[in-house]
Amino acid sequence: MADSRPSLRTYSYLGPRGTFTEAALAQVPEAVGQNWRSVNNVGEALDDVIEGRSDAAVIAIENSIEGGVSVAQDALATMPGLRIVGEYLVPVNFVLVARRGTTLADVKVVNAHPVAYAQCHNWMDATLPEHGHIPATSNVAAASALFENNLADAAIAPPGIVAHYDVDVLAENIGDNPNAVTRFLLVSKTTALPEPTGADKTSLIAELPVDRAGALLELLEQFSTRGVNMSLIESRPIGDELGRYRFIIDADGHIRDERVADALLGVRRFSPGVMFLGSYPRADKASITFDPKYSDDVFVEARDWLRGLITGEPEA
Ligand SMILES: O=C(O)C(=O)C[C@]1(C(=O)O)C=C[C@@H](O)C=C1
Repeated sequence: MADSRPSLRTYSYLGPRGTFTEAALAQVPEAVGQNWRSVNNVGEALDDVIEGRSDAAVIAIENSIEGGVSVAQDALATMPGLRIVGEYLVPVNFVLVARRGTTLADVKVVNAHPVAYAQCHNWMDATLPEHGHIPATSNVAAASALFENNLADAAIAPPGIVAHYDVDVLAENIGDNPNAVTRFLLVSKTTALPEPTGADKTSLIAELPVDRAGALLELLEQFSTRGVNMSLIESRPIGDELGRYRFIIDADGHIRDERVADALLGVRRFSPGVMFLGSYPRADKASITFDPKYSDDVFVEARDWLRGLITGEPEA
């Protein structure tokens, strides 16, 4: 007999179970009860989406202490066909864990995800000034490796690690900032845009025309002259030669907002390479405010006026 149950959707995330990325996925309402696929890195998660093994992936994109997650920014820039459809925030703090019986004095080598390690620099340097570091694929992978080999004496991990592994917690709250937050994106292959909510964000990547004085200013003007606030602009090397950069941009608003659409048209005319990454609801749900002269009806009225001039309608 044919199986009439609806098939589950699959979501890829940086695992294993217990990572902050899994905590971000748990915030995605439509992912609850679906199939969660644990992978080893951001590229694998996005490949899953492109090749159809998953319907969507959750990836870390920015940390409030460490800044942009460059591997995720570069993957989005070089893997066409992906769209950001959601944004989630996870508070992050860390513990130092070890195999049972280990003391702080025994710790010579620490295993940690590079982004987590960078957030614990002050504590590590003050408490274990001579420690060595080996990188892990995730915070939880760092802890699980303690039971697979003896390369490290301790691992930096999320506080919830004790629910998954039989470890001693050598120190708590070792992050440099107790209010650290990591921003995650839900990425899918769909081209259907999430509906505007009034609290949206639009992400894109743009290259500058080569060797032109004021090119970056001209890029910024595409947004400022339409009253669109940019909440993030970050450069990443394109990688083909020294001194060439692409700019990762988050702008307030949805592509269906006239002022945002008009800014994107300006960027498209100006930039030799522009990639639209998506318009999606902001994680903080903060409503976008803007000067009334940039509201949709003002753009529509101006366009109608122009159309009238062209078609020869008498001016009202
Ligand atoms: O999701 C996890 O737990 C990870 O190990 C990844 C990751 C990241 O890539 O930024 C997530 C959150 C923390 O900022 C540190 C590491």
